[in-house]
Amino acid sequence: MFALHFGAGNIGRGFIGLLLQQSGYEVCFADVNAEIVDLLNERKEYKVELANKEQTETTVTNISAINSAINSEFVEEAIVQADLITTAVGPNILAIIAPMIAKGLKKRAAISTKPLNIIACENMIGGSAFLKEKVYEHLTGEERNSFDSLYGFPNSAVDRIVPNQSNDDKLLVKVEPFFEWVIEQTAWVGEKPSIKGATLVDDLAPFIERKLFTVNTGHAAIAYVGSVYGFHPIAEAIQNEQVNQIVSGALQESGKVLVKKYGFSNEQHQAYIQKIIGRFKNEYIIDDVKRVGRSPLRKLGIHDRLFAPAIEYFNEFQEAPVNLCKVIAAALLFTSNDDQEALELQKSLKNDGVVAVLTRLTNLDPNHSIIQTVVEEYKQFQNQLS
Ligand SMILES: NC(=O)c1ccc[n+]([C@@H]2O[C@H](COP(=O)([O-])OP(=O)(O)OC[C@H]3O[C@@H](n4cnc5c(N)ncnc54)[C@H](O)[C@@H]3O)[C@@H](O)[C@H]2O)c1
Ligand SMILES: O=P(O)(O)OC[C@@H](O)[C@@H](O)[C@H](O)[C@H](O)CO
Repeated sequence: MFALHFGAGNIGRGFIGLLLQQSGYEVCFADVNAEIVDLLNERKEYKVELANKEQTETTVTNISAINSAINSEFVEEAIVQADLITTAVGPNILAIIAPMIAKGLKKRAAISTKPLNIIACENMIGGSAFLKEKVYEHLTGEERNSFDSLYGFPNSAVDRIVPNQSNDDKLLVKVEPFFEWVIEQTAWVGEKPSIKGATLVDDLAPFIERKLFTVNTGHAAIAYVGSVYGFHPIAEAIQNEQVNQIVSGALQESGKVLVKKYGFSNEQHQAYIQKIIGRFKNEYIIDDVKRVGRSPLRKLGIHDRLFAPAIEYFNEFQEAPVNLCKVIAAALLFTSNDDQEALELQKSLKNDGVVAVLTRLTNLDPNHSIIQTVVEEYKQFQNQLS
């Protein structure tokens, strides 16, 4: 079996590539990072190390890579051959790889009727459906009709903390021991997959929302509030009493929404929260607030980890969730010189002011209690910083 995976970064090598290889796939990575691509082709293997006391090491073998920036025709050929395609490139990159995927699928459809599934393993709701939309923009009406039965785009939820790496071995990835990969089987075409460690479900919504609005809401809360308090490592920030209080409060608020919406038992959800806070405290993971807080405009989107649970909380309980509002306020103060979105956000705040930025992001009325609360908390954080 042959799998093509877009994105040989942290989650690509440290999670998806590893699981696919352990499930019997020969994995080929497509990436624009020439150094990583060359090293993968040179060694044909890389190591994954668990961030725990034992530092258990696994070698992922039988791999190859394509530099998709210069060899798009090789990627198209790999799409023709593939038994599975996965991505972990970041939500903003899906539209960029879509034309290449469309071209590959056209070539494939011309010579084969073998079904194929394409799974976006990104932190977003409906990632594969979004990729499908972007791929379909490059097809004719006739192609769209015939591709519907040939190619599946099952949504998925992926969970494993993989920080940025700074190892001497450029291919080595250190990952947390925990992992979860949930795939929506109703959108699958052809024979169901057997991916070791992955769970197939009919309805992904409870899984992706629980993950995004707990793991990623909590993580973002540590990154943004931790930054305001001057912390860098995530594991240090969460140990701070004030940071911890806001993070825990935000998770109680998003938790109230999730429990109500999906009928999880409160006890079960509290255990889920505690487990996640334990994962954030893992002292063997060196993760930075700049990575976890990256792309603040994406994270401040209305379907993402901060505003989505905050708005749902307001709609359900008719009051603004104070802790989520504090986290959003802290996100507005996030600065990172290497992060285009952080620079853009700071520029908009300077030029247009906080209320205009918030209403643009959410379409909420400037007098909405969420906007008012965020503005109040934003001013308080600003005073604290000055
Ligand atoms: N790291 C984690 O803890 C984690 C966990 C779960 C999900 N995710 C999700 O996985 C995705 C990737 O995150 P990551 O942490 O691995 O990021 P990363 O930056 O380590 O990896 C992204 C990779 O994509 C490559 N890339 C960029 N543009 C490309 C293009 N046009 N074509 C092919 N490759 C391209 C980059 O060179 C890089 O190697 C994101 O959506 C993220 O939210 C990350
Ligand atoms: O990848 P992002 O930018 O959406 O979010 C940053 C982190 O919260 C994220 O990568 C987590 O480490 C991951 O989602 C854990 O499963």
